Amino acid sequence: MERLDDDAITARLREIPDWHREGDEIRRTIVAPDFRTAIAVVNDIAEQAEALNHHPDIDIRWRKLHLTLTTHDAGGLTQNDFVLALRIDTIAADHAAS
Ligand SMILES: C[C@H](O)[C@H](O)[C@H]1CNC2=NC(N)=NC(=O)C2=N1
Repeated sequence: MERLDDDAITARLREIPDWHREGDEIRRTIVAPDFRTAIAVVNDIAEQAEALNHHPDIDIRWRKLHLTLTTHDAGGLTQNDFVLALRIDTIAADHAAS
């Protein structure tokens, strides 16, 4: 999987406004109504991560999830990061998490 250049990254970020770029990573926070829902979100993310063979870093803090995406094998951002980011946004919406 090829690393994306800055223009491609900027263009793709417009599709996922809840995410922001930090160097070779994109990040977002999800706030769930409660801890159990946060864990349900994590489990749903795990399912999609396995399906894509692409895995986020997840920092679980009570009902806040801090998510980081990058493509370790490519040493930067690739299309896989944006595919998974979109699926994560859908999962957050499904759980009425913001
Ligand atoms: C061997 C396996 O395909 C790789 O290690 C996969 C697994 N999940 C991954 N997840 C992420 N975020 N980046 C990778 O480069 C990656 N590579």
